[in-house]
Amino acid sequence: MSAHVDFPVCLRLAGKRVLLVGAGTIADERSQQLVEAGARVRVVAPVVSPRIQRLAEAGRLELIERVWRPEDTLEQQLVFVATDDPEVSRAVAAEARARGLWLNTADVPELCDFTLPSVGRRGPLVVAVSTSGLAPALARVLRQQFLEQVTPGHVRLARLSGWLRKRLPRGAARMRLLKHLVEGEAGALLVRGERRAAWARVRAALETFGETT
Ligand SMILES: C[C@@]1(CC(=O)O)C2=NC(=C\c3[nH]c(c(CCC(=O)O)c3CC(=O)O)Cc3[nH]c(c(CC(=O)O)c3CCC(=O)O)/C=C3\N/C(=C\2)[C@@H](CCC(=O)O)[C@]3(C)CC(=O)O)/[C@H]1CCC(=O)O
Ligand SMILES: NC(=O)c1ccc[n+]([C@@H]2O[C@H](COP(=O)([O-])OP(=O)(O)OC[C@H]3O[C@@H](n4cnc5c(N)ncnc54)[C@H](O)[C@@H]3O)[C@@H](O)[C@H]2O)c1
Repeated sequence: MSAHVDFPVCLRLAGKRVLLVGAGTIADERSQQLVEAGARVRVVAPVVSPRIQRLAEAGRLELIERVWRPEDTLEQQLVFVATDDPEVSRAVAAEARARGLWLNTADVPELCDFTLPSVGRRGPLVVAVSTSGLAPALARVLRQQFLEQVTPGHVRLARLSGWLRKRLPRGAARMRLLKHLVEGEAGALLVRGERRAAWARVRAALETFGETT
């Protein structure tokens, strides 16, 4: 796996049909993350964790309580496998591949079309660490360390940037302003929590923006 050069992406899964094979410890966490991402999740497994059972009862995912069958893969767009049997991973992977679907499996890295990084969130800010499959435990430790660097001020800065991006017309002037906001004094003040002073600079920059567009 270390020989692979991975290509990280952030998937938008809202409304996407996602198959999850297995409903034990690992699948439990996955199911919650997928539901939160807005995916239309189908779980197939004979033994089901209490959380997945609850999500199914609340109508937040579809639960099929039996072993996986090839037809479960029909009309799915993305596949996760988290069972305690690598043979199941191989069978699901073969079916997924035949259908051109992307697959992640928790137990056989060489079958993965994509792997999962360790993820931490502060509002809209996401820290994700991959070790190219070498050291998942290290990914978790580094993710925790990186997340500690992300302050409420960074979240404010990201939200302000998002707000400005919606309101200002695209183009070189907007790019300059947003880079200046994040890299310059206004950003530093906002990160330190000095909101008034930060706003004064943002307002000044906005006045100049009007002149330069
Ligand atoms: C990051 C994280 C994301 C997540 O799962 O959400 C994740 N594993 C996490 C934790 C973790 N996993 C394992 C341990 C015990 C220590 C150890 O064994 O090393 C710990 C540590 C712990 O639990 O603290 C065991 C393990 N993991 C894999 C195998 C199979 C194998 O290697 O053969 C085995 C052996 C199973 C066995 O022996 O039975 C495989 C994969 N695990 C990956 C991701 C992908 C590569 C990610 C990367 O490139 O870094 C990949 C390739 C496939 C995939 O799952 O996508 C999540 C941290 C979540 C968090 O941040 O809290
Ligand atoms: N990727 C990771 O981060 C990571 C971490 C730890 C362990 N693992 C590996 O992940 C795998 C899953 O671990 P777990 O703790 O969730 O296991 P678990 O025993 O808690 O759950 C296994 C699940 O698979 C289901 N299952 C078994 N055969 C099935 C079939 N034919 N069709 C559908 N479902 C089936 C069971 O009903 C159960 O719901 C293990 O192989 C483990 O070694 C991966």
